[in-house]
Amino acid sequence: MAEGGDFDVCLQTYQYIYRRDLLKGKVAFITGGGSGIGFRIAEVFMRHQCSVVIASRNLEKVKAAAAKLEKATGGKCLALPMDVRKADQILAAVDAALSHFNRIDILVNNAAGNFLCPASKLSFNAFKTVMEIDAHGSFNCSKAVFDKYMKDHGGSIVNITATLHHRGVALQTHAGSAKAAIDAMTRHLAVEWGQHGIRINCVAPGPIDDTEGMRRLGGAKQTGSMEILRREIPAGRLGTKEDIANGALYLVSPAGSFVTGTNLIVDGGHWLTQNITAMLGKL
Ligand SMILES: CC/C=C\C/C=C\C/C=C\C/C=C\C/C=C\C/C=C\C=C\C(=O)SCCNC(=O)CCNC(=O)[C@H](O)C(C)(C)COP(=O)(O)OP(=O)(O)OC[C@H]1O[C@@H](n2cnc3c(N)ncnc32)[C@H](O)[C@@H]1OP(=O)(O)O
Ligand SMILES: NC(=O)C1=CN([C@@H]2O[C@H](COP(=O)(O)OP(=O)(O)OC[C@H]3O[C@@H](n4cnc5c(N)ncnc54)[C@H](OP(=O)(O)O)[C@@H]3O)[C@@H](O)[C@H]2O)C=CC1
Repeated sequence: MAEGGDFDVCLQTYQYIYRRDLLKGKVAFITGGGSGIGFRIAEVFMRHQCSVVIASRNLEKVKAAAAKLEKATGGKCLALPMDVRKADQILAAVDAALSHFNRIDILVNNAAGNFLCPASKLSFNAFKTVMEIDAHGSFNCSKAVFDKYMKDHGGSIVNITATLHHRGVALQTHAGSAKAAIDAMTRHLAVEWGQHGIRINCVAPGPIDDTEGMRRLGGAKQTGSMEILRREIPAGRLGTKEDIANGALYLVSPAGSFVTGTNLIVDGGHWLTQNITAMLGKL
């Protein structure tokens, strides 16, 4: 595994719901596609015959991830360096993707930054950093792909948000605020860009097992918080990366062709019951 990479083994089995050539001929650009949820979205899209671009800061990591994805799926995956906080890098990556594949039908704004921190200890720069990665990054990538391709060809954009801001969660003011901004941006862009044949939606994951994001809650595991989380989820289990990838797949597929400006919550009903503020307050 490349240094810093946390992509896991590719799925040994995948339960196909849609036909296998669902995304044949399409190209998807996935930010932060070298690990966690983004990696699984790339894999599931490639298993449906989509060509994929994965882009993040750590080129060595995305290159290793791309090689692994190509081997597992037999599809095409291009790895590119890109920091979503840097406009010049976004524009260069979108240009490189278009030179390589000639099209970008799907954009998944998945890259994000997060950590646990009480608002009272959050520095101005810490809040700004998360807003820049999540909210500004999602807008800037959307705008670059719109200007350079989707404006004239249409397409589908999926923003990965979270359920944090639906009720409010301790230690997550920065992340919840950034995700709320993306949520609102999605509805505005759906209204403005519908005339270009572009649909734009969110997938909002609840707590997802076995990702860097959740591993950062290492202390929580020791205090039994994962079990508390599981008990709060009406579906009786933590979400998986496949759950989120399948949500994204639905939205970009013809099955989602009349869906735009929505926020698809994929959390087993967790946000309806969540009471993790007390749990996080103990960390
Ligand atoms: C991680 C939290 C997970 C779960 C949240 C909690 C509860 C879960 C349970 C239920 C909630 C209900 C539903 C939602 C379920 C789950 C969670 C939701 C969202 C999960 C999101 C993610 O997992 S996002 C992906 C996570 N992955 C990453 O963050 C990888 C990328 N991250 C980074 O690159 C860094 O962490 C970074 C974001 C800090 C950016 O790095 P860099 O550009 O190098 O910035 P720095 O210079 O290091 O820092 C900038 C300023 O930020 C301050 N900072 C950094 N780290 C911390 C910290 N740990 N605490 C406080 N402040 C921090 C730093 O000091 C800088 O500020 P200065 O003022 O000092 O300049
Ligand atoms: N895990 C969970 O339980 C939940 C996750 N989510 C959301 O799901 C998405 C994926 O999270 P998850 O898979 O857990 O996290 P990971 O940390 O595994 O993935 C985040 C990815 O974003 C990339 N990234 C971070 N900063 C930047 C940047 N400035 N520019 C470009 N790429 C960047 C990272 O790569 P690199 O370091 O190479 O840049 C990494 O591959 C995020 O939007 C997250 O908020 C939402 C709710 C719950």
